[in-house]
Amino acid sequence: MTPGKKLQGLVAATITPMTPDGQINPSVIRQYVDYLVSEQNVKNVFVNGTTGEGLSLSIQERKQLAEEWVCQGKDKLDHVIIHVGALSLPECQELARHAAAIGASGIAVIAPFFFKPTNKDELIAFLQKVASEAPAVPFYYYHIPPLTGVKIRVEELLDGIKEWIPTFQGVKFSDTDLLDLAQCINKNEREQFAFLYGVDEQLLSALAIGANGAVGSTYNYLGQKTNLMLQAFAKSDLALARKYQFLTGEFLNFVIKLGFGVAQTKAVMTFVSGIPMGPPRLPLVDATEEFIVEAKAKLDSIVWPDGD
Ligand SMILES: CC(=O)N[C@@H]([C@@H](O)[C@H](O)[C@H](O)CO)[C@@H](O)CC(=O)C(=O)O
Repeated sequence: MTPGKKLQGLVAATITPMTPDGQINPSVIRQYVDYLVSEQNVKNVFVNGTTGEGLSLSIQERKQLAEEWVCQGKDKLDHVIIHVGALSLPECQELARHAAAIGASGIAVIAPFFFKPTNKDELIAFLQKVASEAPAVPFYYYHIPPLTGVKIRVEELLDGIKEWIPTFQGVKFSDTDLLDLAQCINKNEREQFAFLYGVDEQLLSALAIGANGAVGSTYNYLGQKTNLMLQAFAKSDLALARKYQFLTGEFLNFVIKLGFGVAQTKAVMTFVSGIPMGPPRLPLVDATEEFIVEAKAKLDSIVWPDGD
């Protein structure tokens, strides 16, 4: 891992591999890291988040996975960010201390979503109590209102946040409210925060308003194609960047109509990478055979601008 390097570019929201009987399967993480680096050119990971079913895992499982990702990522990955959010503050704090102790490059926290913070001050108070348990580790707020139901605008949250959380480093912004994201970027130019977008099918729009990178599930298997989109965007070749965005969008639009979530992501990653990701954990249920056949056929039918 590369300490001090700013987090930018693509970050794979990692899947949690499971055995057919539903236990976590850290034994394939070494192969998974090598696959991301060599086949997808993705060198940053976000562990135990939504795609990783972090909130469906026990604290012990989350620690074990975090340890494996940090260990296998050493000298191969640039950043291993561990999501330590949970409903209970002491659990978040325990996970934050653990992430610091094992040498994670950052921690991220989701808003608690059963008893929800109702305003910025309550949310900051919660985040601050977690961040202060890992005082030397960069801290990211994980904003995902479609799942948490916590709709406090990030623009508001960021106002003066460094006074409360000196380690504050950026936001994983998994929402479609690009006005909020744009205001965050515009008002915090001097802060050097990282703004990482989390709705993969509209990443190009977020790049246009200044996002530094992206965290998402599709970078596990479409990382290389999305990297080509980032390169085209960096060279101001908008026509080419759009082609990549339209094609990843075409795939996602297709699978979303079939019913697409973490279970289906696990199935797609399994057939693309050949690494067995296993079933999801209840209440999620396995993708159907029909989904797998149709999703594979769709992905195979796409002709990418690089000729692949
Ligand atoms: C709701 C959801 O799962 N969103 C994904 C996206 O990557 C999403 O899978 C993608 O945009 C396809 O819709 C990420 O924002 C989640 C994520 O980064 C995570 O697993 O922590």
